[in-house]
Amino acid sequence: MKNIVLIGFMGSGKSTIGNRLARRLRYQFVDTDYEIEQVTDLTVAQIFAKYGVKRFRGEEALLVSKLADRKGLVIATGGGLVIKPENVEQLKKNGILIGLEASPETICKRVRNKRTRPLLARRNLQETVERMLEERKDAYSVAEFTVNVDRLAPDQAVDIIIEYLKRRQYIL
Ligand SMILES: Nc1ncnc2c1ncn2[C@@H]1O[C@H](COP(=O)(O)OP(=O)(O)OP(=O)(O)O)[C@@H](O)[C@H]1O
Ligand SMILES: O=C(O)C1=C[C@@H](O)[C@@H](O)[C@H](O)C1
Ligand SMILES: [Mg+2]
Repeated sequence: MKNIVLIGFMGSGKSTIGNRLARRLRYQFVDTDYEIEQVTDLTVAQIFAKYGVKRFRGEEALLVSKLADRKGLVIATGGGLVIKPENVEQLKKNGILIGLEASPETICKRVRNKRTRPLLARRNLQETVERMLEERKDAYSVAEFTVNVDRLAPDQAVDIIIEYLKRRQYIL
């Protein structure tokens, strides 16, 4: 029972799809942003505002080191977690990395009414998203299988991921 680790940009659907995937597989669901909020008793936005991005990345790395040895989890990662190669290395030990990919237009639509993502709290959302996607292209390319979710409902994305996991015999 390897962990299924969802990676991708903010708004690509990691939390939504991860939650549903975990239910379908009867795996435990872990959302790294949510876990960090529980452990620190602060919201992600508060951590950024009070302590800065470095501290948040530190919390992510600490959590990854705890999750890496576990099994049978669906892990929805924070959008920037795979920027650190050490995190990727650790998650790969017991995990299958699945990428969720979406166009800047889709991402902008899906993050627009959320004020919880400090890195997107800039004036020109589309420009910021495009720049960050370009900067992170290599970080997201570590996924062994990537689903483009532009035209998929969450459950359709779940079906495609399950089909892949079965085909590779990661699940029965
Ligand atoms: N396939 C989809 N079709 C339509 N809406 C979607 C789809 N997937 C997610 N959404 C919606 O888009 C928004 C962002 O999704 P979600 O929070 O799951 O993304 P995320 O990748 O976890 O983002 P973050 O990295 O910021 O945590 C949510 O409002 C969700 O309901
Ligand atoms: O892409 C990112 O760097 C982030 C994504 C979110 O999931 C949060 O982890 C946080 O807002 C940072
Ligand atoms: Mg999320």
